[in-house]
Amino acid sequence: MTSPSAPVVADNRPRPGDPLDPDAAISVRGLVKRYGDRTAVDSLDLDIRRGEIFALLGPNGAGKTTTVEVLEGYRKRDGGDVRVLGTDPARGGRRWKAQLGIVLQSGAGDSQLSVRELLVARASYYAAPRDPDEVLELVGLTEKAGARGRTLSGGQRRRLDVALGIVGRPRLLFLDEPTTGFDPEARRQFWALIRSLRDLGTTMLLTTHYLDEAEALADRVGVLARGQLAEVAVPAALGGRGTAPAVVRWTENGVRRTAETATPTAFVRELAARFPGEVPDLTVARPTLEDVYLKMIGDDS
Ligand SMILES: Nc1ncnc2c1ncn2[C@@H]1O[C@H](COP(=O)(O)OP(=O)(O)OP(=O)(O)O)[C@@H](O)[C@H]1O
Repeated sequence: MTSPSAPVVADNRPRPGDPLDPDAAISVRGLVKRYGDRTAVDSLDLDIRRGEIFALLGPNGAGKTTTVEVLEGYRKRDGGDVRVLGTDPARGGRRWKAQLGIVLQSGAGDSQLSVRELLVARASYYAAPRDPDEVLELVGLTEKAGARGRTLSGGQRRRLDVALGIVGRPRLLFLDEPTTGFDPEARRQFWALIRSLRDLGTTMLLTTHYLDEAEALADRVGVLARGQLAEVAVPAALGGRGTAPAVVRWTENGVRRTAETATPTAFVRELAARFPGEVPDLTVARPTLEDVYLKMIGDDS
Protein backbone atom coordinates (compact mmCIF):
# COMPACT_ATOMS: atom_id res chain seq x y z
CA MET A 1 0.00 0.00 0.00
CA THR A 2 1.22 3.52 -0.73
CA SER A 3 1.93 5.53 2.39
CA PRO A 4 -0.03 8.81 2.62
CA SER A 5 3.25 10.73 2.78
CA ALA A 6 4.74 9.05 -0.33
CA PRO A 7 5.60 11.62 -3.01
CA VAL A 8 3.17 11.83 -5.90
CA VAL A 9 4.69 10.14 -8.94
CA ALA A 10 3.93 12.90 -11.39
CA ASP A 11 6.24 12.06 -14.25
CA ASN A 12 5.40 8.55 -15.38
CA ARG A 13 6.60 8.77 -18.96
CA PRO A 14 8.95 6.16 -20.39
CA ARG A 15 12.68 6.68 -20.13
CA PRO A 16 14.97 6.89 -23.16
CA GLY A 17 15.87 3.36 -24.23
CA ASP A 18 12.77 1.72 -22.73
CA PRO A 19 11.16 -0.71 -25.17
CA LEU A 20 7.96 0.31 -26.96
CA ASP A 21 4.83 -0.47 -24.93
CA PRO A 22 2.78 -2.99 -26.94
CA ASP A 23 -0.34 -2.31 -24.85
CA ALA A 24 -0.33 1.47 -25.35
CA ALA A 25 -2.53 3.18 -27.92
CA ILE A 26 0.48 5.32 -28.85
CA SER A 27 4.07 4.44 -28.02
CA VAL A 28 6.92 6.74 -29.05
CA ARG A 29 10.66 6.32 -28.44
CA GLY A 30 13.33 8.81 -29.39
CA LEU A 31 11.18 10.56 -32.02
CA VAL A 32 13.16 13.09 -34.02
CA LYS A 33 11.87 15.37 -36.77
CA ARG A 34 13.97 18.02 -38.47
CA TYR A 35 13.11 20.71 -40.98
CA GLY A 36 16.46 21.56 -42.57
CA ASP A 37 18.78 22.31 -39.68
CA ARG A 38 15.90 23.08 -37.29
CA THR A 39 14.98 20.22 -34.95
CA ALA A 40 11.21 20.46 -34.41
CA VAL A 41 10.90 17.28 -32.33
CA ASP A 42 13.93 16.28 -30.33
CA SER A 43 14.06 12.70 -28.93
CA LEU A 44 10.49 12.41 -27.70
CA ASP A 45 9.48 9.46 -25.48
CA LEU A 46 5.79 9.01 -24.72
CA ASP A 47 3.15 6.35 -24.09
CA ILE A 48 -0.57 7.09 -24.31
CA ARG A 49 -2.75 4.42 -22.76
CA ARG A 50 -5.82 2.95 -24.40
CA GLY A 51 -8.95 4.78 -23.33
CA GLU A 52 -7.02 7.80 -22.09
CA ILE A 53 -7.55 11.47 -22.96
CA PHE A 54 -4.09 12.96 -23.31
CA ALA A 55 -3.63 16.71 -23.80
CA LEU A 56 -0.51 17.98 -25.52
CA LEU A 57 0.26 21.54 -24.46
CA GLY A 58 3.02 23.85 -25.56
CA PRO A 59 3.70 27.32 -26.94
CA ASN A 60 3.51 28.13 -30.66
CA GLY A 61 6.26 26.30 -32.51
CA ALA A 62 6.89 23.76 -29.72
CA GLY A 63 6.40 20.81 -32.07
CA LYS A 64 2.83 19.69 -31.27
CA THR A 65 1.51 19.64 -34.83
CA THR A 66 4.66 17.98 -36.14
CA THR A 67 4.40 15.25 -33.49
CA VAL A 68 0.72 14.66 -34.16
CA GLU A 69 1.28 14.56 -37.93
CA VAL A 70 3.97 11.90 -37.49
CA LEU A 71 1.57 9.86 -35.34
CA GLU A 72 -1.20 10.24 -37.93
CA GLY A 73 1.14 9.01 -40.68
CA TYR A 74 1.13 12.34 -42.52
CA ARG A 75 4.75 13.25 -41.86
CA LYS A 76 7.95 11.20 -42.11
CA ARG A 77 10.16 11.12 -39.07
CA ASP A 78 13.94 11.40 -39.11
CA GLY A 79 14.53 9.12 -36.16
CA GLY A 80 13.03 7.03 -33.40
CA ASP A 81 10.41 4.34 -33.15
CA VAL A 82 6.65 4.91 -33.19
CA ARG A 83 3.65 2.60 -32.85
CA VAL A 84 0.08 3.81 -33.12
CA LEU A 85 -2.51 1.12 -32.40
CA GLY A 86 0.35 -1.36 -32.79
CA THR A 87 1.40 -0.17 -36.26
CA ASP A 88 4.27 2.02 -37.42
CA PRO A 89 2.48 5.06 -38.92
CA ALA A 90 5.13 5.24 -41.67
CA ARG A 91 3.79 1.88 -42.89
CA GLY A 92 0.12 2.17 -41.88
CA GLY A 93 -2.27 0.95 -44.55
CA ARG A 94 -5.96 1.64 -45.14
CA ARG A 95 -7.15 -0.73 -42.44
CA TRP A 96 -4.95 1.03 -39.87
CA LYS A 97 -6.03 4.51 -41.04
CA ALA A 98 -9.68 3.50 -40.73
CA GLN A 99 -9.15 3.10 -36.98
CA LEU A 100 -8.08 6.72 -36.60
CA GLY A 101 -10.34 9.73 -36.39
CA ILE A 102 -8.79 13.07 -37.21
CA VAL A 103 -10.56 16.30 -36.33
CA LEU A 104 -8.82 19.12 -38.12
CA GLN A 105 -9.76 22.76 -38.43
CA SER A 106 -11.42 21.72 -41.66
CA GLY A 107 -13.47 23.42 -44.33
CA ALA A 108 -16.20 20.75 -44.35
CA GLY A 109 -18.67 23.49 -43.59
CA ASP A 110 -18.19 25.03 -47.04
CA SER A 111 -19.63 22.02 -48.87
CA GLN A 112 -22.79 22.14 -51.00
CA LEU A 113 -23.95 18.95 -49.27
CA SER A 114 -26.19 18.96 -46.22
CA VAL A 115 -24.79 17.99 -42.83
CA ARG A 116 -26.43 14.57 -43.03
CA GLU A 117 -25.28 13.97 -46.62
CA LEU A 118 -21.71 14.79 -45.62
CA LEU A 119 -21.86 12.30 -42.79
CA VAL A 120 -23.45 9.56 -44.89
CA ALA A 121 -20.76 10.08 -47.55
CA ARG A 122 -17.98 9.88 -44.97
CA ALA A 123 -19.54 6.82 -43.30
CA SER A 124 -19.47 4.99 -46.64
CA TYR A 125 -15.64 4.88 -46.51
CA TYR A 126 -15.71 2.62 -43.46
CA ALA A 127 -16.51 -1.06 -42.96
CA ALA A 128 -18.35 -0.60 -39.66
CA PRO A 129 -19.33 3.05 -39.34
CA ARG A 130 -21.56 4.58 -36.70
CA ASP A 131 -25.13 5.37 -37.74
CA PRO A 132 -24.94 8.96 -39.09
CA ASP A 133 -28.17 9.89 -37.27
CA GLU A 134 -26.76 8.64 -33.97
CA VAL A 135 -23.63 10.70 -34.59
CA LEU A 136 -25.74 13.79 -35.29
CA GLU A 137 -27.52 13.19 -32.00
CA LEU A 138 -24.23 12.70 -30.15
CA VAL A 139 -22.80 16.00 -31.41
CA GLY A 140 -26.09 17.87 -30.99
CA LEU A 141 -26.67 18.58 -34.69
CA THR A 142 -29.90 16.61 -35.25
CA GLU A 143 -31.84 19.79 -35.89
CA LYS A 144 -29.24 20.87 -38.47
CA ALA A 145 -29.24 17.57 -40.39
CA GLY A 146 -30.71 19.18 -43.51
CA ALA A 147 -28.69 22.40 -43.32
CA ARG A 148 -25.81 23.15 -45.67
CA GLY A 149 -22.44 23.65 -44.02
CA ARG A 150 -22.34 27.29 -45.06
CA THR A 151 -25.32 28.13 -42.86
CA LEU A 152 -23.79 26.68 -39.68
CA SER A 153 -22.29 28.81 -36.93
CA GLY A 154 -18.59 28.42 -36.10
CA GLY A 155 -19.36 26.16 -33.15
CA GLN A 156 -21.75 24.03 -35.20
CA ARG A 157 -19.11 23.62 -37.93
CA ARG A 158 -16.67 22.41 -35.34
CA ARG A 159 -19.21 19.86 -34.14
CA LEU A 160 -19.64 18.78 -37.74
CA ASP A 161 -15.84 18.33 -37.91
CA VAL A 162 -16.07 16.10 -34.84
CA ALA A 163 -19.03 14.20 -36.30
CA LEU A 164 -16.99 13.54 -39.46
CA GLY A 165 -14.05 12.46 -37.29
CA ILE A 166 -16.03 9.90 -35.29
CA VAL A 167 -18.50 8.47 -37.82
CA GLY A 168 -15.95 5.78 -38.74
CA ARG A 169 -15.99 4.56 -35.11
CA PRO A 170 -12.30 5.36 -34.53
CA ARG A 171 -10.41 3.70 -31.70
CA LEU A 172 -8.13 6.73 -31.53
CA LEU A 173 -9.24 10.30 -32.10
CA PHE A 174 -6.91 13.25 -32.76
CA LEU A 175 -8.41 16.60 -31.83
CA ASP A 176 -6.50 19.68 -32.94
CA GLU A 177 -7.49 22.75 -30.92
CA PRO A 178 -11.10 21.61 -31.05
CA THR A 179 -12.84 24.51 -29.29
CA THR A 180 -11.08 27.52 -30.79
CA GLY A 181 -13.73 30.18 -31.36
CA PHE A 182 -16.41 28.54 -29.21
CA ASP A 183 -18.55 30.53 -26.81
CA PRO A 184 -18.42 29.32 -23.17
CA GLU A 185 -21.65 27.35 -23.38
CA ALA A 186 -20.64 25.63 -26.62
CA ARG A 187 -17.31 24.69 -25.01
CA ARG A 188 -19.07 23.06 -22.06
CA GLN A 189 -21.33 21.14 -24.43
CA PHE A 190 -18.30 20.08 -26.46
CA TRP A 191 -16.52 18.87 -23.33
CA ALA A 192 -19.56 16.77 -22.48
CA LEU A 193 -19.35 15.25 -25.96
CA ILE A 194 -15.66 14.40 -25.50
CA ARG A 195 -16.43 12.76 -22.17
CA SER A 196 -19.19 10.69 -23.71
CA LEU A 197 -16.73 9.53 -26.39
CA ARG A 198 -14.33 8.52 -23.65
CA ASP A 199 -17.14 6.55 -22.01
CA LEU A 200 -17.50 4.73 -25.33
CA GLY A 201 -13.84 3.72 -25.03
CA THR A 202 -12.23 6.14 -27.53
CA THR A 203 -8.62 7.13 -26.85
CA MET A 204 -8.05 10.82 -27.56
CA LEU A 205 -5.02 12.98 -28.20
CA LEU A 206 -5.97 16.61 -27.81
CA THR A 207 -3.84 19.64 -28.61
CA THR A 208 -5.07 22.84 -27.05
CA HIS A 209 -3.95 26.26 -25.93
CA TYR A 210 -6.75 26.37 -23.34
CA LEU A 211 -5.44 25.21 -20.01
CA ASP A 212 -8.91 24.98 -18.48
CA GLU A 213 -9.83 22.63 -21.31
CA ALA A 214 -6.83 20.41 -20.60
CA GLU A 215 -7.70 20.44 -16.92
CA ALA A 216 -11.37 19.64 -17.51
CA LEU A 217 -10.82 16.83 -20.00
CA ALA A 218 -7.40 15.27 -19.82
CA ASP A 219 -6.39 12.28 -17.76
CA ARG A 220 -2.79 13.39 -18.31
CA VAL A 221 -1.13 16.37 -19.89
CA GLY A 222 2.25 16.61 -21.58
CA VAL A 223 4.03 19.94 -21.95
CA LEU A 224 6.16 20.27 -25.08
CA ALA A 225 8.79 22.98 -25.19
CA ARG A 226 11.39 23.24 -27.97
CA GLY A 227 10.53 19.78 -29.27
CA GLN A 228 11.01 18.08 -25.92
CA LEU A 229 8.55 16.98 -23.27
CA ALA A 230 9.16 19.15 -20.24
CA GLU A 231 6.79 17.05 -18.14
CA VAL A 232 3.97 14.52 -18.29
CA ALA A 233 1.54 14.40 -15.37
CA VAL A 234 -2.06 14.34 -14.27
CA PRO A 235 -3.29 17.95 -14.41
CA ALA A 236 -3.50 18.24 -10.63
CA ALA A 237 0.15 17.26 -10.19
CA LEU A 238 1.81 19.14 -13.06
CA GLY A 239 4.75 21.28 -12.01
CA GLY A 240 4.43 20.08 -8.40
CA ARG A 241 1.01 21.74 -8.13
CA GLY A 242 -0.36 19.09 -5.81
CA THR A 243 2.30 19.70 -3.18
CA ALA A 244 2.98 23.41 -3.77
CA PRO A 245 2.34 25.72 -0.81
CA ALA A 246 -1.14 27.20 -0.64
CA VAL A 247 -1.54 30.96 -0.70
CA VAL A 248 -3.96 32.28 1.93
CA ARG A 249 -5.32 35.82 1.54
CA TRP A 250 -7.52 37.78 3.90
CA THR A 251 -8.13 41.33 5.15
CA GLU A 252 -7.18 42.34 8.69
CA ASN A 253 -7.49 45.83 10.20
CA GLY A 254 -8.25 47.15 6.73
CA VAL A 255 -5.02 45.69 5.28
CA ARG A 256 -4.87 42.94 2.63
CA ARG A 257 -2.70 40.10 3.98
CA THR A 258 -1.06 37.16 2.20
CA ALA A 259 0.65 34.04 3.59
CA GLU A 260 2.13 30.92 2.01
CA THR A 261 1.63 27.71 3.92
CA ALA A 262 2.05 23.97 3.47
CA THR A 263 -0.75 23.40 6.03
CA PRO A 264 -3.62 25.65 4.94
CA THR A 265 -6.22 23.89 7.10
CA ALA A 266 -4.31 24.51 10.32
CA PHE A 267 -3.47 28.03 9.19
CA VAL A 268 -7.09 28.91 8.47
CA ARG A 269 -8.19 27.35 11.79
CA GLU A 270 -5.79 29.66 13.66
CA LEU A 271 -6.88 32.60 11.55
CA ALA A 272 -10.55 31.87 12.22
CA ALA A 273 -9.90 31.86 15.96
CA ARG A 274 -8.72 35.49 15.71
CA PHE A 275 -12.01 36.69 14.21
CA PRO A 276 -15.41 36.63 15.88
CA GLY A 277 -17.21 35.75 12.63
CA GLU A 278 -16.14 35.30 9.02
CA VAL A 279 -12.50 36.01 8.14
CA PRO A 280 -12.86 39.01 5.81
CA ASP A 281 -12.13 38.31 2.10
CA LEU A 282 -10.65 34.87 2.86
CA THR A 283 -9.32 32.85 -0.09
CA VAL A 284 -7.07 29.76 -0.19
CA ALA A 285 -5.45 28.98 -3.55
CA ARG A 286 -2.95 26.52 -5.00
CA PRO A 287 -1.08 27.42 -8.19
CA THR A 288 -3.35 27.06 -11.21
CA LEU A 289 -2.44 24.90 -14.18
CA GLU A 290 -1.74 28.15 -16.02
CA ASP A 291 0.67 29.29 -13.28
CA VAL A 292 2.76 26.11 -13.46
CA TYR A 293 2.53 25.90 -17.25
CA LEU A 294 3.83 29.44 -17.77
CA LYS A 295 6.65 28.79 -15.33
CA MET A 296 7.53 25.57 -17.10
CA ILE A 297 7.71 26.98 -20.61
CA GLY A 298 9.62 30.03 -19.33
CA ASP A 299 11.16 32.04 -22.14
CA ASP A 300 9.16 30.21 -24.82
CA SER A 301 5.92 31.95 -23.98
N1 LIG B 1 6.75 22.36 -43.04
C1 LIG B 1 7.64 22.95 -42.26
N2 LIG B 1 8.81 23.38 -42.77
C2 LIG B 1 9.75 23.98 -42.00
N3 LIG B 1 9.60 24.20 -40.68
C3 LIG B 1 8.47 23.79 -40.10
C4 LIG B 1 7.42 23.17 -40.86
N4 LIG B 1 6.40 22.88 -40.01
C5 LIG B 1 6.80 23.32 -38.79
N5 LIG B 1 8.02 23.87 -38.84
C6 LIG B 1 8.78 24.41 -37.69
O1 LIG B 1 8.90 23.39 -36.71
C7 LIG B 1 8.69 23.92 -35.41
C8 LIG B 1 7.50 23.20 -34.76
O2 LIG B 1 6.31 23.56 -35.45
P1 LIG B 1 4.89 22.91 -35.09
O3 LIG B 1 3.93 23.41 -36.12
O4 LIG B 1 5.03 21.44 -34.93
O5 LIG B 1 4.59 23.59 -33.67
P2 LIG B 1 3.23 23.67 -32.83
O6 LIG B 1 3.62 23.31 -31.42
O7 LIG B 1 2.19 22.85 -33.47
O8 LIG B 1 2.86 25.21 -32.90
P3 LIG B 1 1.41 25.97 -32.89
O9 LIG B 1 0.95 25.98 -31.47
O10 LIG B 1 1.78 27.34 -33.36
O11 LIG B 1 0.49 25.23 -33.82
C9 LIG B 1 8.47 25.42 -35.59
O12 LIG B 1 9.69 26.06 -35.36
C10 LIG B 1 8.04 25.55 -37.03
O13 LIG B 1 8.44 26.80 -37.55
